[in-house]
Amino acid sequence: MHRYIRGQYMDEEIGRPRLVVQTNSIAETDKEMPGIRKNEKISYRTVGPFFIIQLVKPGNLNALEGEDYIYLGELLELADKDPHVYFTVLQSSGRFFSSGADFKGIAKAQGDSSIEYASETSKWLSNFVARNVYVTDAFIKHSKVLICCLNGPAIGMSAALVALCDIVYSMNDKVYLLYPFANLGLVTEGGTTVSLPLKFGVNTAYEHLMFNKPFKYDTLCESGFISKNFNMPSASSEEFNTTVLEELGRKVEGLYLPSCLGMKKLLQSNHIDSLNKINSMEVNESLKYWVDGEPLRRFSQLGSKQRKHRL
Ligand SMILES: CCC/C=C/C(=O)SCCNC(=O)CCNC(=O)[C@H](O)C(C)(C)COP(=O)([O-])OP(=O)([O-])OC[C@H]1O[C@@H](n2cnc3c(N)ncnc32)[C@H](O)[C@@H]1OP(=O)([O-])[O-]
Repeated sequence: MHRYIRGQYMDEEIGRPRLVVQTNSIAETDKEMPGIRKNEKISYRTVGPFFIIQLVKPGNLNALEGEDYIYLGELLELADKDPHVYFTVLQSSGRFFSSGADFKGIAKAQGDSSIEYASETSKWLSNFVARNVYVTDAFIKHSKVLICCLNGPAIGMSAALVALCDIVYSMNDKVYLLYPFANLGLVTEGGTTVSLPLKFGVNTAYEHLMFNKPFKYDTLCESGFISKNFNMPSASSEEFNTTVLEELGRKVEGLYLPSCLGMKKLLQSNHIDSLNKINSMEVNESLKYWVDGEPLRRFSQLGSKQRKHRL
């Protein structure tokens, strides 16, 4: 059990502070977590009650392959199991939070002749359905408070995961979320069939999904999707991440942190059933599109810059 007393996180199990936390800077431990592999695109660490997951591949705008999404799910499980963790914080790097599914990874899954699948259905069950359903489920059922630090835009599956977070902070007013399913021959995924109408209203969700229109900063603010804009237009993403973490450190001072988890559980109970149901419906609906091949054709056009999203 973790309690914040006189500027220190007291670990009640060991009867002394586990980390020293000062008001303006947070001491860090790079805790070695057993049983989890490393991933060059995603790092993680714990800082006091915060489990921090960071996307660290700004070169391709933090696009993620299927295995990376699985890794995100595994990290969430790790945070879930750690009794010292109360908040799971998602951070990124560079100018985008994440540009979504990596089109090179999708081409790889299609072209991989080392695995023989019994059918196209079997191939996409493995390369799409199982992965998507797993990571979405990990976000839906996560027991710690999920905080997303949006340093820039998020697209596709990554933007779907952002919409499953409990608190979203933005670095500036240039952030947007794009769910380009109609442009890619896909349907809603990652729980967006429920999360977007819930957070933006049904008709606004329709307008943006049907016409492949980004949710820009104004809409994100008006709807209350963004809890706070840190308004750091000329800062780096690292400066933004540090500032958010310092502010979070101050915000949790004096709180009885198990109350936060109790409230998360109650708030989560409002929508968890519909999210669980839609997670399965979404991937089953999407499967026919993958088997038919339209998403592949369109992802390949995206990769060769023959297709663009309207932003
Ligand atoms: C899980 C299955 C279901 C999937 C659901 C989804 O997530 S659907 C959503 C799927 N996602 C999308 O539909 C988004 C696709 N991306 C875009 O539409 C545009 O890149 C942009 C609007 C994000 C930024 O435009 P901009 O003019 O500001 O920048 P730029 O274009 O010059 O990019 C800079 C570099 O990053 C690279 N790179 C970027 N994204 C990806 C990617 N996803 N993959 C790989 N690489 C990517 C890009 O190739 C370039 O590398 P290069 O050539 O320098 O070696």
